[in-house]
Amino acid sequence: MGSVPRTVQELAAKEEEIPQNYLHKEGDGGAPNAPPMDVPVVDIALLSSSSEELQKLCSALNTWGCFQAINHGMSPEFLNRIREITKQFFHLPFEEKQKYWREDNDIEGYGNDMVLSEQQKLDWTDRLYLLIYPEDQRKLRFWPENPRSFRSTLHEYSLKLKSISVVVLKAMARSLNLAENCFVDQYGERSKLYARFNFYPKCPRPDLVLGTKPHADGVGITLLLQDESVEGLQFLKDDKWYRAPIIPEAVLINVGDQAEISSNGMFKSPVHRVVTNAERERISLAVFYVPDAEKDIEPFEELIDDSRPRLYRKVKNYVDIYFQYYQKGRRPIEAARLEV
Ligand SMILES: O=C(O)CCC(=O)C(=O)O
Ligand SMILES: [Fe+2]
Repeated sequence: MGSVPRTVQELAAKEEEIPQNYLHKEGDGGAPNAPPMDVPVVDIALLSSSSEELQKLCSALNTWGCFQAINHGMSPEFLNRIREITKQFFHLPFEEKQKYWREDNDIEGYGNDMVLSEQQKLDWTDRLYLLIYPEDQRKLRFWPENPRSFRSTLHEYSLKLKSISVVVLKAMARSLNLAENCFVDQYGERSKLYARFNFYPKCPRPDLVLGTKPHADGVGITLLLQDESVEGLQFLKDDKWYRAPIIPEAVLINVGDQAEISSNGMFKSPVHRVVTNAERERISLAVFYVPDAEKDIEPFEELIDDSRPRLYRKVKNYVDIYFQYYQKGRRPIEAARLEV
């Protein structure tokens, strides 16, 4: 008997039958031909001077819950270097990647989908998950040294994304006529940034298997670098799935549950998923801005009035709530929703 594959990549290479726990019900798998979403493109460099651009940002986050950010100060060549180190890492032999294997009771490291409940369907993806800020909390033992430029390139990307997150969070505040620091202050100086490298091997049954099952991000905001040519990400709007188009030089930014809570529902944390592909593998890199777990997250007072009642209670350590609800197969943000 051969050994049991530990990663989806090994499973895919075996070309055997797909284990039951990856198979969704007929109709719940991917619909690769979903119509494209008309997701707005926002010029980050204009957010401080153009009220039109700010308005575009606000309406994008109020409808789709996401936008494509361009003019963010990172060159297309640099973004391609990020994609390249991602591909190089996942294409190393398993023994090499195993050095960074996620330990029990840790969320960081390299591994397959985390099993949080027995009835859970597994995602057709392998991941490398790393905390990148605060810098003094980095666990370098999980940071690949192969390819050689991995650590320095990720560090450079971290610096850029940290400042882009702050620019976006401030613009989000101004677009709601709030003091520009209200999101960053509520989320705290010890907010965290996590990087999640996703690798989706080719899958022989895209009709039944999902790369990432439907979820909303339990974070403040997410900054996603998509594969430069393979689509797969889809967003749910009014109960219909739409595919996210690729703009190679853009970073796709979406609202997470905690920004939906602090904006009292003005910004939507969108449900999204990733479909699989029989012909081509895909990579992506999601960076999550996660509020300090010690901070109270609640709707800003200025966004509550008679016409717009408070929609969410105060939450703390939302990521824990997130995992408890996720196990029950419910949307975690329901835990914070008030009856109105
Ligand atoms: O791979 C993608 O495009 C999206 C991944 C995602 O939704 C996530 O990591 O939370
Ligand atoms: Fe996500």
